[in-house]
Amino acid sequence: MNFLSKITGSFSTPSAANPTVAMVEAAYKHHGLDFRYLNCEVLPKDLEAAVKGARAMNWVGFNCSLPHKVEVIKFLDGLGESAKLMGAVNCVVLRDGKYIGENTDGKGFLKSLKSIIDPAGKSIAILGAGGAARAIAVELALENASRITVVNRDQNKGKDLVDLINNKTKCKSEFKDWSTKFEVPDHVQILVNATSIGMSPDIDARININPDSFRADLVVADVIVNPPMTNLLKDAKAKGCQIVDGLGMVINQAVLGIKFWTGEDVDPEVMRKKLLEVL
Ligand SMILES: NC(=O)c1ccc[n+]([C@@H]2O[C@H](COP(=O)([O-])OP(=O)(O)OC[C@H]3O[C@@H](n4cnc5c(N)ncnc54)[C@H](O)[C@@H]3O)[C@@H](O)[C@H]2O)c1
Ligand SMILES: O=C(O)C1=C[C@@H](O)[C@@H](O)[C@H](O)C1
Repeated sequence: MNFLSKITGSFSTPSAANPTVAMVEAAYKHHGLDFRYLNCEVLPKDLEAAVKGARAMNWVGFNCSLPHKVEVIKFLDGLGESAKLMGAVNCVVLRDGKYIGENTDGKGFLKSLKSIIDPAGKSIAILGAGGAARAIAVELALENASRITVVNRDQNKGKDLVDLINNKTKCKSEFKDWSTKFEVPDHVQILVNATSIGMSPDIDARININPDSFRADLVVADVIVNPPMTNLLKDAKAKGCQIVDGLGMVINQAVLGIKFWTGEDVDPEVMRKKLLEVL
C-alpha cells in the first residue's frame, strides 16, 4: 500500500470561484492517477512562500493563474522554450528536483480558436497585457497572424508586449491606449478578451468597449472560464458574431499540464463534462 499521493494544484487570487480543481480531479480519478489537485488562495505577497512550501512538500508541479504568471518566474529554477519567449508561466513542473516554468495557455487557446477560425493572416485585437494575454499574443503571432493590436490600461505593460511581438516574431504589432471606450477598428477580424473583467464573482462587470462596433463577421473570444457566457460574449452573440468561450482553452491547457506532471494523456471530454456539471 502507498498512502502518499502526488500533489499538484493552482495558485491564484481570487480563487474561490475557480472551478479547475473539479475538472483536474475528475481526470485523475477517471484515469486512476494517484494525484491530487489543490485550489490555493495565494496573495502576491505570499507567492514566494507558496513556491517554497510546494518545494518543501515535494509537489510535482502547480499551475499559476492570475495574477502570478509573470511574477512567479523569479522563484523558479528555469524556463521551458515557450515560457521563456512569452515571459509568462502557467504551469510549473518538477524535473530532476528543479521547478521549471512552462506555458500551455497559448497552445490551449489556439486549439480552441482554431475550431472556429484559423488566425493565420488575420488582424487580431487583444484586450489586456497580463500573463494570459502574453501567451495568447505570442502563440497567435507564431501562427502567422498578420497584425496584433494590444489594448491595455497600463502603457508600459502593453508596449512591452508589443515590443516582444515585433522583436521576436514576424507579426506586426501596435499599442492602443485604453483610457476611452474601445471601438473595434474595421481591420480587426478577431477580438480576444484576455483580461479578468467579467470573472466570477464580478460577473456583471462590463468591459470598456462599444458593442455597436462589433460587425457580424467578427470572431469574439473570451478567456474567462466562470461564467463561460460573459457579458462580452452575450453582446457579441447579439450582434451575430461567432464566439469562443474560455472552456476549450482551460481544458486544452490542462491536458498539456497533466501530461507534464503524470505522463498520461487524459481524456478532455471527462473534464468538459465535469466543468459543465459544476458551472
Ligand atoms: N480559459 C483559460 O484557460 C484561462 C487561462 C489563463 C487565464 N485565464 C483567465 O484570464 C484572465 C486574466 O488572467 P491573467 O493571468 O492574464 O491575469 P493578469 O493579472 O496577469 O492580467 C490581467 C489583465 O487584465 C487587465 N485588467 C484587469 N482589470 C481590468 C479593467 N477593469 N480594465 C482594463 N483592464 C483590466 C490588466 O491590466 C491585465 O492586463 C483571468 O480571468 C484568468 O482566469 C483563463
Ligand atoms: O487554476 C487553474 O487551474 C488554471 C487557470 C488558468 O489560469 C490556467 O492558465 C492555468 O494553467 C490553470
